[in-house]
Amino acid sequence: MAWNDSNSIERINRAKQVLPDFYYFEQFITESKANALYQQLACLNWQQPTLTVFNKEHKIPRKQIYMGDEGTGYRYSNQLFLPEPWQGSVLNLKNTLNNWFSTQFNAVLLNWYRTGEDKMGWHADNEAELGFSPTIASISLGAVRKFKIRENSTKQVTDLPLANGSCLLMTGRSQENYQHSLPVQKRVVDGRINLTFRTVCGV
Ligand SMILES: O=C(O)CCC(=O)C(=O)O
Ligand SMILES: [Fe+2]
Repeated sequence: MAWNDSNSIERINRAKQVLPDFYYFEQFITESKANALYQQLACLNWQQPTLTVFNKEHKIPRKQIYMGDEGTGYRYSNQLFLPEPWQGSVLNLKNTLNNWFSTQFNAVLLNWYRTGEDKMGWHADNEAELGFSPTIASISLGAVRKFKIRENSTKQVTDLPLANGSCLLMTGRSQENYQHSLPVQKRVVDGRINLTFRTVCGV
């Protein structure tokens, strides 16, 4: 992963380092572009798959779409997720990110949190398909939500509100040493769309 070539280093230097291996760009996309992108993406064909956890079936507490190049399918909770073809503005965003960070993102998971009741539990993005020390770029659109990062060894939790149009770059040992989650925030009534760009060695 060559995200740390000289151009990328200069860009990374403009980011706020939240924790080791977490870099935050508050306004990666301007507010008006972020709003327009949110409106476009809200019209896509969102899914709410059922996952089996400890022999119980649950609908995921949010909606999602997986997009990517051919051959970037991945297995999760005994299901095979195959990518949908790239939507135009998501493809543009992927190309921009790859230019910015010298990454080779080839897939993205979009999550739509319709209100503050939608959420994502604690996890690390450490699936085998992402390889060792993956770099992941997380773009947020819409309502500001609290992203939590918990260090595995100390259990210390850091709260990071993710702004409309922001980019959080998780790299290095971010998935090895930490877990992250997006808790319920009952007072949030507006929706949020998050896109996590990944480099997948497919199945
Ligand atoms: O919505 C977020 O900010 C987190 C999404 C996430 O952790 C993921 O897609 O793996
Ligand atoms: Fe994640």
